[in-house]
Amino acid sequence: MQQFRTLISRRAPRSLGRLSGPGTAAARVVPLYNCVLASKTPLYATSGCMHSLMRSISSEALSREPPHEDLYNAASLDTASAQNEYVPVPFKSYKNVDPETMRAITNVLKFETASKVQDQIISRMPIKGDILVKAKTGTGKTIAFLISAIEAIRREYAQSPDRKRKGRSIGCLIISPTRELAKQIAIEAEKLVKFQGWGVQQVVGGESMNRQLAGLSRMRSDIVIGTPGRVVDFLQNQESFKEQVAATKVLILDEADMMLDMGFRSEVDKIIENMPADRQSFLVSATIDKKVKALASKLLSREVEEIDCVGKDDANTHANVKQEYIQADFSQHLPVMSDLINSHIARNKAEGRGAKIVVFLPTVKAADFYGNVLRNMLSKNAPSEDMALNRSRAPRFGNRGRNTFDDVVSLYVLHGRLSQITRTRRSNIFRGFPVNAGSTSILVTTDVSARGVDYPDVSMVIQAGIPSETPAYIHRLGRTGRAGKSGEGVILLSPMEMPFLKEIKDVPIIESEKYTPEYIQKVCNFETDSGKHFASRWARVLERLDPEQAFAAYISLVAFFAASKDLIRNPNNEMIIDGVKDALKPFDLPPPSLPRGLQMQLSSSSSNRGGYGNSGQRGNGYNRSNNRMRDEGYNRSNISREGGGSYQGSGYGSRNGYDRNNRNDRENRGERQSWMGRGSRNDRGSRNDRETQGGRQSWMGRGRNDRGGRDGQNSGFSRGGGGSNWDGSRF
Ligand SMILES: Nc1ncnc2c1ncn2[C@@H]1O[C@H](COP(=O)(O)OP(=O)(O)OP(=O)(O)O)[C@@H](O)[C@H]1O
Repeated sequence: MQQFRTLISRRAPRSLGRLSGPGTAAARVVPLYNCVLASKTPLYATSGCMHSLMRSISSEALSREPPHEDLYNAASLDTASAQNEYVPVPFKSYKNVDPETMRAITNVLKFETASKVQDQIISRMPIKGDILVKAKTGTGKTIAFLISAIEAIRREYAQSPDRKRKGRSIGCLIISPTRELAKQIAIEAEKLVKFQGWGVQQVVGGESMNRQLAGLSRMRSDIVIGTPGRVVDFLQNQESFKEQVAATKVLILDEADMMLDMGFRSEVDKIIENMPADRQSFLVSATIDKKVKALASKLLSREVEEIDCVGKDDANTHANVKQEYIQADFSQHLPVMSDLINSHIARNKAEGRGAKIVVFLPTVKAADFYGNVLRNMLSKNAPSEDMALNRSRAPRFGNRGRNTFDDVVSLYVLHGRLSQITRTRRSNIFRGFPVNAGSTSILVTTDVSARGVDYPDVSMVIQAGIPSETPAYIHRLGRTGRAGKSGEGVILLSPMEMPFLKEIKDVPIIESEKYTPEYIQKVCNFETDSGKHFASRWARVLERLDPEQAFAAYISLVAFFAASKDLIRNPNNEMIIDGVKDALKPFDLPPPSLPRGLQMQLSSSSSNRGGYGNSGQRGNGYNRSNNRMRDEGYNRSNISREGGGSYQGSGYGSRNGYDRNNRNDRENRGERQSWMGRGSRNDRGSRNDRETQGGRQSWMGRGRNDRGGRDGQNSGFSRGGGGSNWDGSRF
């Protein structure tokens, strides 16, 4: 890897404020490509942000302003890969950025130095061809592509001044996969064009079409940010918009791979068809996979330049974000999550900081359900969502000094099935939530929040289960450790999901030392330090439990795994059902009947029997006794379960083994209250287990869940409506 050299003094950072701000002394450094900063210690990892890194740069060095080439040889470097993203190039040193844009960068955004991706793009301006940009999460890609787009639009306007007129044309069209991201880009764009006097319009789903159309026809539309569905809707139904797009010369597809994963391929194709051939196109993401390259070959028809700021030998995640995985059964996910959150709050509090946590769930229904349960577990008075939202506007957060269970915990659920008003409101509140000691804010969400969304100061990301696609692991994790800050990332994997570790073998993830099977068992039995608090709150959770919501979450998980087999080495359908079946065990609820549509989906793909379906998986997986993933895979033989039961000898495919363990668990636990159920009620669960054991029929036939209707399709979770109502939505 080519290394460039910087002049850096080791002065202690004075401020822990923004990434860069007024008065910052920045070195004159012009590194290109894979630049590495000089520092024995990872400066921003300890100080907490890039701003402090900037402040550590000698003002003497700045005043000398040596030419770029000299800087390459000016000092010796250490490899501190995490710092690579924050190459301190003062914005003012770029002569190819328009003065009005520069004014916005320094006065409105108050950025002084460019990140690596920004440096890469600005250094190439004016960019004439198409580009494919890959850079790590949270490193300022949005500003990078906006600056370049603004320059392209300016050149365009210089040639045809008429194009600037209101309602006439669109300077640049930016497509984003989600509404939250579109809005965020719009906010950044408005700041950047403040002194140009330009207009930024949104063509985003879930909001008034008339207002958006009025904006497009009556105001300037120099930058238009849209989501694929609404843009295509306008293209098909609004002739004036179609004409505007037909003359738009700059197209940016942000998070292109997510757009494809969300099924927007045909929308993207339609948008491209409606744009002129001589447009300039940008494809931007932190991960560029084969699908995106295929799209790129169609989209980027002209001269294409690939800007890869990650580098072949570098992990795609940040070194300043610690990554761990925990193996836990579905039945243990909630206790483990609560314990993880509680420990994180306590740790941050000891350091005088609050906690801001994002919890990812695989489906919308699971996010709703887990969000409710976690709210009851973690909030002292478990306010409703709206009470929590109102309270979060109050000036004071938290009760400093008390134990974490007395802290204010505000928890919001966010996914694509909420109304746009609610989505925007919750997302704005979470974004603005201050990270004061004693205050905790938690966002329980789906992969709708995995990409691009910038929530400042997120201190921890918990992934409760695998994501909807492999790259989403990196994007989810990327909600923390942004802009040079540090963070923590934990993924909970059920045994069935463990093969996912092979999908992410290039990231530096280790097995958690703390959450051993024994410790997890203690957590589940309320035997940890915080156990007594959990015990009393767990009673509240059970009291307030909405079984319909629980069943819907369960069914959505089955549907999710049925659709995501390829990420976990293709378990067969029985394995999926078996793998998820314990999810409702802590609530004393048996697995519900699966809706007919889902059953049909499962049976139609039942020929797909991967290696996981066979017993005798040991030796093919990951060895938990080792703290590292091993290529050979996963050895379950040394996992002990509660009551001395063990998976040993049962092979993953064996229902018998599983149920035997369940019975043992029950006997050993007796009436003791724990996450895993309570005495007699538990027996109901066991009956269900037996039914399940007896054959697939029990999943489809009458169970406790048929009370909602005759039709197994709707039973258990669709009270009123007919037709197929199962919902495995991932976003
Ligand atoms: N040069 C800069 N100086 C200071 N802060 C910056 C700079 N560039 C971007 N930021 C800030 O860093 C944060 C992350 O930026 P941004 O959201 O553009 O990252 P990204 O690379 O697009 O991330 P993702 O891959 O998650 O989409 C934002 O809060 C942004 O305002």
